[in-house]
Amino acid sequence: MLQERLRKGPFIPVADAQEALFARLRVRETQEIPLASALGHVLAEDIRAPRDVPPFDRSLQDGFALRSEDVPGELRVVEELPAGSFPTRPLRRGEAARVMTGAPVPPGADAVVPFEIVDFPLGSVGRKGETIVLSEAVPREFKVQRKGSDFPAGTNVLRAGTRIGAAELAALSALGFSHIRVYRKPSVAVLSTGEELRNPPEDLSPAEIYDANGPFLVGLLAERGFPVRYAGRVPDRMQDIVRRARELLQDVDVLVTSGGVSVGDTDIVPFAAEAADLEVVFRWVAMRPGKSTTAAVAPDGAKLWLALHGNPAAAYVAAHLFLLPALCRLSGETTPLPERHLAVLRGAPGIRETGGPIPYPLTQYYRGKLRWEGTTPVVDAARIQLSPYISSFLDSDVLVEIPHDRTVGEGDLVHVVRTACR
Ligand SMILES: Nc1nc2c(c(=O)[nH]1)N[C@H]1C(S)=C(S)[C@@H](COP(=O)(O)OP(=O)(O)OC[C@H]3O[C@@H](n4cnc5c(N)ncnc54)[C@H](O)[C@@H]3O)O[C@H]1N2
Ligand code: MOO
Repeated sequence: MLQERLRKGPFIPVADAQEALFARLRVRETQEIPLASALGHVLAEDIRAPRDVPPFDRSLQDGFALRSEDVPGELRVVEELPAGSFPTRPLRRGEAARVMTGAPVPPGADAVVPFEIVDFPLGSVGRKGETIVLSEAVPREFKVQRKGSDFPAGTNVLRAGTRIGAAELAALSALGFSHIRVYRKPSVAVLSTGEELRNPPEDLSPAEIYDANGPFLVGLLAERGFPVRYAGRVPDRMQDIVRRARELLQDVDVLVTSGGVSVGDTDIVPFAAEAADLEVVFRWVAMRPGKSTTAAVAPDGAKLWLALHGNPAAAYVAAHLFLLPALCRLSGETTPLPERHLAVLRGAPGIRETGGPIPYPLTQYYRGKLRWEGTTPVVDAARIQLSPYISSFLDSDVLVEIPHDRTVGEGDLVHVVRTACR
């Protein structure tokens, strides 16, 4: 029965848990939105260039457009073209046009010479009707940006599944898009479970603590542009948790709770998820901290309840390994898994500090900060690695992944895991 199914273990590897979760999640529907609000969304369509960028041959410098075959020689300036004005006629033999950076190069011209290499006969400053002299040959295409050389019309520019950042906004706007089709971002509610929790400036009675996980999770998601709200706290009572979860899941796509997932007397969240008609995808993950992180989804994959540990560092680790990737997946990213890099470990706390040998084959996740030492990537392990220590957050921007059968120390090469999605 339920108790039996949810009892401890077997532990599934982190990668299997991620895969199982992604397989169950349904990407949000698509919507057409103005480019101005597209930042952070994921493209739901491939983008082809609808036109050439740049749309005309243009000058790369302030100077004179000319026919390379006419120089060295003396040329007559027949037109003046600031950026934004179009030539009235093609250049003929012996003619030049005064052009500013970004201005169209007249038909017939195949090079631009910057002012700095032009000689001006006495009385000439190179205005319309005056002459200029080029004492040297100029190669064809010199300082000319050809029409379509940046984005040729009809070519693929961006793929569906790409998250839109500043670079993508630049390209889409240059291509003339005012609206684009994106996936709707999943909305999230963060709920902290625990009788002992309060929020500042409430007074603490003995044995009470302030909520750290709620603000952390809200911040982690808001930083990455996900619509998230803090839904406050709920006591460790089955009916309260189930009722609150049902209410919140009416409104949002994803519920993230912290606390109540271990094997203590009040650790009832995984049961509450089933009581709220969700299906548990995983319950025990072969990782430490965070081994009883639980994921449950609605049968149609449209709703996710991710139940993280109450211990803040365990919630921190699981948020990076499961919550952010799941949100990236739901919001349409094709490759939501965290990046893995190699780095040299410094300040390794060693396995003893985390409480002795591990009774199960659990992958350990230290927290640390990545930096460069010359050309070598180095990760400084946070000073304290135990699960209840919030101070370790301040020393961390990556996870250090240590396989269960390995003990690491100062100077060892380790894998660091960083969630790329934003
Ligand atoms: N007999 C066992 N005991 C424990 C096990 C185990 O396997 N067998 N697992 C331990 C591990 S590992 C962890 S981690 C904790 C996790 O417990 P829960 O996720 O069920 O979390 P709680 O019991 O609700 O709380 C744990 C701890 O965290 C504090 N907490 C809770 N919420 C917050 C919050 N929002 N902000 C700050 N701190 C919070 C809470 O007061 C507890 O101190 O269980 C071990 N026990
Ligand atoms: O999840 Mo607990 O934090 O493994 O130690």
